[in-house]
Amino acid sequence: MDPQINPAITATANSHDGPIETDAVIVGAGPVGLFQVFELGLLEIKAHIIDSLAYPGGQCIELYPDKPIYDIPAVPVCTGKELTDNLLKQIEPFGATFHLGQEVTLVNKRDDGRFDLETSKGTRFITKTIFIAGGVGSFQPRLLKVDGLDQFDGSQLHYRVRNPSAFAGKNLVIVGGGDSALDWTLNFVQDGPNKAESVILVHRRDGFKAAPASVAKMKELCDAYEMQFIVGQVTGFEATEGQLRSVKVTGGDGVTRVVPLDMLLVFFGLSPKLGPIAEWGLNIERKQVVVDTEKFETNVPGIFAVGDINVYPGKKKLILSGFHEAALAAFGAAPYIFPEKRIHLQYTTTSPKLHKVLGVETPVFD
Ligand SMILES: Cc1cc2nc3c(=O)[nH]c(=O)nc-3n(C[C@H](O)[C@H](O)[C@H](O)COP(=O)(O)OP(=O)(O)OC[C@H]3O[C@@H](n4cnc5c(N)ncnc54)[C@H](O)[C@@H]3O)c2cc1C
Repeated sequence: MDPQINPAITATANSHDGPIETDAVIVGAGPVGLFQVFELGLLEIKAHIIDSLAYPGGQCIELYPDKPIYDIPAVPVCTGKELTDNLLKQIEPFGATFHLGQEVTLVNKRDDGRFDLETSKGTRFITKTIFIAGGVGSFQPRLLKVDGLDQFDGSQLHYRVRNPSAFAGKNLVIVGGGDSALDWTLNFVQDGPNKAESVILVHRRDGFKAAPASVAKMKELCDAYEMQFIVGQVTGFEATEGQLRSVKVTGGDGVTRVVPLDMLLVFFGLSPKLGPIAEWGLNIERKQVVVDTEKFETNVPGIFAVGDINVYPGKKKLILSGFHEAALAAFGAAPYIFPEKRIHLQYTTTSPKLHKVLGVETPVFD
């Protein structure tokens, strides 16, 4: 997504002479970081938002731009891209400043209670509050570890699907058992513009992490001989004239089969690397940031963590959970920004000032 053509992205600052002084910095422009802009905006708090990717949307854009999402309230269905576009439209009135293509590397507490924050491109901030919406962290796919196979990375070996039509009419081997593996398997098997010549799904066991409905559909297609599923692991490959011709798949019984292919797609998920966030003095549990369930604040007062990056009892990794957390984190942060002012939960939606920002009439209720 080009920031130049998206009106919601008001500026993309990559470097700055001195530190930018602000009330709020959001680390991560995934769906939850974007909605954090909205919730802060309702409280008249302007935010700077930083992402290591060159575009907003997080997993929704990076991993599944075309996959349907069914569990956003009042939106029966939308794709990852549509959700991102709508969030950008929704936050447009609040004029957040985007700093894309740069990772937040350093966070230090200052003597005056604020934070120094620095990015990989040298952009510096002094901020009263920080909202970590870093999701699963850096987007490094887990690799298929077979000696020599990496020479085909980007040509015949793919860990992401950027252009589905490139796989149409090809013989595909898809490896993995999660949502990405199953979603793409169904996409390439079923009739449509991306239909492949043949699809073989390889997974190390007969149980799947993917949605049960997708697994049931995949088994139905196997029964109809429209695709094949093999239980096993890729243990080797054959190549001639610089082309990957087949993979060797070893089953639980120790038998190795040679499976011919044009393209190999591997979906082992992302390595959950917190990266620099792990170094900021926050309580971390199982590579996630520990927060309370009232304000979603970390052990460092003034630093909040929302969305997939946090952990608390009963946590569900859903976009919806992150939206809820962003709303409460904004209210939790307000006292750091307006120590004199009491913020009421009702304050935001009835404020004529807010209606002015949104460009709507203040409603009159009888
Ligand atoms: C295949 C798939 C299908 C899914 N389907 C659904 C669904 O149907 N419904 C649903 O509710 N959920 C679904 N999810 C889960 C959903 O996508 C996540 O819950 C959601 O993306 C979390 O949003 P987030 O903003 O917390 O994190 P993310 O979307 O992960 O975004 C985090 C952002 O932070 C950035 N970042 C990380 N560290 C730094 C740093 N140090 N500096 C700067 N930037 C940083 C990353 O680049 C990223 O852009 C699905 C997930 C997958 C993988």
